[in-house]
Amino acid sequence: MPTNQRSERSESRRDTTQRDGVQPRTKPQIRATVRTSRAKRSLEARQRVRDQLTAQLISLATQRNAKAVSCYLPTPGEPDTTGFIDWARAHNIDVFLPISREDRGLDWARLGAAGTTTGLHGIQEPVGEKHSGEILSHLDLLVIPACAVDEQGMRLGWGLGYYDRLLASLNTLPPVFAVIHDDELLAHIPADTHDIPVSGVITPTQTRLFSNNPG
Ligand SMILES: Nc1nc2c(c(=O)[nH]1)N(C=O)[C@@H](CNc1ccc(C(=O)N[C@@H](CCC(=O)O)C(=O)O)cc1)CN2
Ligand SMILES: Nc1ncnc2c1ncn2[C@@H]1O[C@H](COP(=O)(O)OP(=O)(O)OP(=O)(O)O)[C@@H](O)[C@H]1O
Repeated sequence: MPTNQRSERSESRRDTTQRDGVQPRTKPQIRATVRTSRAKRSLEARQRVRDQLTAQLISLATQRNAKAVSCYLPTPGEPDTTGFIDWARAHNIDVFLPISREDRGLDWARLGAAGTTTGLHGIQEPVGEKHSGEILSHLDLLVIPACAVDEQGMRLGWGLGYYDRLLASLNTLPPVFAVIHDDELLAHIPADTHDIPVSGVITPTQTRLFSNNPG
């Protein structure tokens, strides 16, 4: 085998063993990679992730003595927060969930006896009294979805700007934790000036607080 071929093969083997795989560069490339890897997860793997995340989130909420939190109801590919939401409700912790508006703003309602209904993006949303985003300023902990997070705490979403706008609009920002799978914690995500770093990240195996953020 010519030398150049051998070196190409060893290069590609090294890339696939790196934690981020072949490091994607642009936001759309990262979103495409994560979308594909989420779609490949088996039901068993999703259930394992849910159980691990439940433990991480219970531990975080307990340490912070949280009485009211925001969270999200997952799409089939997203890290599953339903175990935590069930636990929170059983422990009388108020759980506020997002309601998507056409103008890419978010309203919020407390999850209660009225349950949920299918919203704008096919996501389950709470039925009940709607509040503006400002209600989140009064909560103890914000648990938010993400596509990926980097080692500096920069968060990437799905490109619609819902959470970027929300976080920018709050006068007081409680600790914000993004929930992702382990392989979605990347070395670097390109940041725009409107991107606001999160306080921490939760994966099935770790809860990490970023040092640049008091959270
Ligand atoms: N569960 C959940 N609720 C949420 C959000 C979210 O990201 N997840 N949002 C956050 O802004 C807002 C709604 N915005 C949305 C953003 C992206 C997609 C979407 O279709 N995303 C992916 C698929 C996600 C996946 O594979 O895990 C896509 O673009 O294909 C839907 C709604 C409010 N509620
Ligand atoms: N504070 C803001 N005010 C108005 N528009 C914003 C703000 N922040 C972001 N946007 C707009 O939202 C769009 C998506 O931004 P970006 O690609 O950073 O999304 P994202 O991190 O995937 O979003 P999110 O998770 O919030 O949905 C961009 O067009 C951006 O200009």
